[in-house]
Amino acid sequence: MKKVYSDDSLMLHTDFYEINMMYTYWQKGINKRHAVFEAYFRKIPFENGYAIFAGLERIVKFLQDFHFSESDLAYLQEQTDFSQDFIDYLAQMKFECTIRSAQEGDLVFNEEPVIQVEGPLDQCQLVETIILNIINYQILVATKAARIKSVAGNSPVLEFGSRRAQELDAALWGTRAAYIGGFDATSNVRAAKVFGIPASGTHAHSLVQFYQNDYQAFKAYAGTHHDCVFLVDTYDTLRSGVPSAIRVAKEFGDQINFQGVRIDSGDMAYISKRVRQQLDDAGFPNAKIYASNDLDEKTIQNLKMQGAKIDIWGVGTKVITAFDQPALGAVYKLVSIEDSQGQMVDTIKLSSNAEKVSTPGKKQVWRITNRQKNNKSEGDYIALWDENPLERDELFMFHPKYNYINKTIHDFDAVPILKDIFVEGQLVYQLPELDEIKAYRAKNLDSLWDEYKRDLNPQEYPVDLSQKLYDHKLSHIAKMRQMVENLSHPNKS
Ligand SMILES: Nc1ncnc2c1ncn2[C@@H]1O[C@H](COP(=O)(O)OP(=O)(O)OP(=O)(O)O)[C@@H](O)[C@H]1O
Ligand SMILES: O=P(O)(O)OC[C@H]1O[C@H](OP(=O)(O)OP(=O)(O)O)[C@H](O)[C@@H]1O
Ligand SMILES: O=C(O)c1cccnc1
Repeated sequence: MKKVYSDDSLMLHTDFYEINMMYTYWQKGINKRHAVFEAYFRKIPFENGYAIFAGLERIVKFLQDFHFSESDLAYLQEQTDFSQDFIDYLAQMKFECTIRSAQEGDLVFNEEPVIQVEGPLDQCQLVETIILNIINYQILVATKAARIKSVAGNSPVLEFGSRRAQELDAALWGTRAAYIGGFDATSNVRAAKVFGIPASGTHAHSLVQFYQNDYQAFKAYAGTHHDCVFLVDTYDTLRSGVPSAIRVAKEFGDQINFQGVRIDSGDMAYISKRVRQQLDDAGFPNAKIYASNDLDEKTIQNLKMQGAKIDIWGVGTKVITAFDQPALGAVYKLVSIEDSQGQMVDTIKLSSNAEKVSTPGKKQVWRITNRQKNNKSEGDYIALWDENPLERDELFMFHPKYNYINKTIHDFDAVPILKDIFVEGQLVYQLPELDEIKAYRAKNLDSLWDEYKRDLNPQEYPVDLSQKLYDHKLSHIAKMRQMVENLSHPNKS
């Protein structure tokens, strides 16, 4: 039988190739070379105009506990070819990196670093997989949730997705990301417990199926609960579901808080209008109509357009699985490395696909706001680390691909997006409360022009390179092309 080991650490939640590289670095004595990696995604998901950053808390919690466990070391020793000296080296490894990151609830955009990891080459390499694993999912869900909430407007949106999520971690952390993105409550009791998200729950069809009778089922529920939302579509919404809910609400009177009914099938525009009428006619104008059934921003918007009388939306599958775009595609690239002389050398990854060419050098992302235009965002300005746009009187911003699209801004503010989280292994960032993150996300959206916020065909938000960074990138492309040329013609003098 294959030996298995206890799952007591996340340190091996990494791709084997990261450890293979660490071994090479260690054998070659370059493992402590100072490196800078940056994580970014190339395309905003769901064709949205912005993405919502999420995932930092989980990254921080992992890094605070950065050490190889006994079982990690035993596994590597017993199941791999790495030398004992290397495993002893891993055993004493302590986290020494500096991490800079966007904050949860920040609006982030394509092509800009959202996390920067700086420190010993081997440690930077090791954490690649887990960082990407976390942000690639949480950014998607937070962004999808924001899209859904943006069409729901002031109506509450409840997260119902746990049963459909890609396993437990996705249900838990996806719920949190959906809450950051704008959802109001969750049906997942564990997420409610551990994150302090409001818990919310009605009941399922099984309760009604047990009694095989709407009235008996609602009566049983009302006899055991104060707050009551009855699921009315098990047999016939208009003929037995809603009439039974009304009958029970009247019979129980003040003994219960009749909050409303939930519909989960059928033509929800038509049915909700009829249900509203029935509730109003029965004297329950304040009873709310909940709706669920494969909802997302498109169906919600469409239902609203049809005048559906729905007050509260329950959304599961489409948000928790980021249904229409299951992968964000964030990547993690080496942008600068210490050479044998102790000098930092910027690096680039070339590609025949222009969009996949990385941008060399350690960078900061500056959010540029215009004081003359209500402090709304003018765009993001990616600059080399030693540049500070605040030292300038005016800022020239140009599209990195179509340079003729450009503007000069005079009265601007520039706010750095990458904030210090760990400095040389020490946590220097106070993780905000979840509700602070949610409020911060709302405030950030306020500073974005509506043109970038619409859910269909939004304007492209400017993400520009500074002139210096742009020139730096072009010179690196030329340099590496020359290197390729030299290697492909080794005998040419
Ligand atoms: N008036 C409407 N306009 C647009 N979409 C709607 C409307 N009413 C319901 N929908 C959506 O239509 C989709 C499918 O409904 P469908 O008819 O397949 O299922 P159903 O009638 O609910 O049956 P069941 O869930 O029992 O299989 C769901 O995503 C639902 O949210
Ligand atoms: O449709 P989603 O957005 O994914 O929301 C979650 C769904 O989960 C429940 O249905 P399910 O059929 O699992 O259980 P039920 O027997 O209570 O209807 C609920 O009634 C929703 O339809
Ligand atoms: O509380 C609900 O109504 C609920 C919870 C999970 C999934 N569907 C519905």
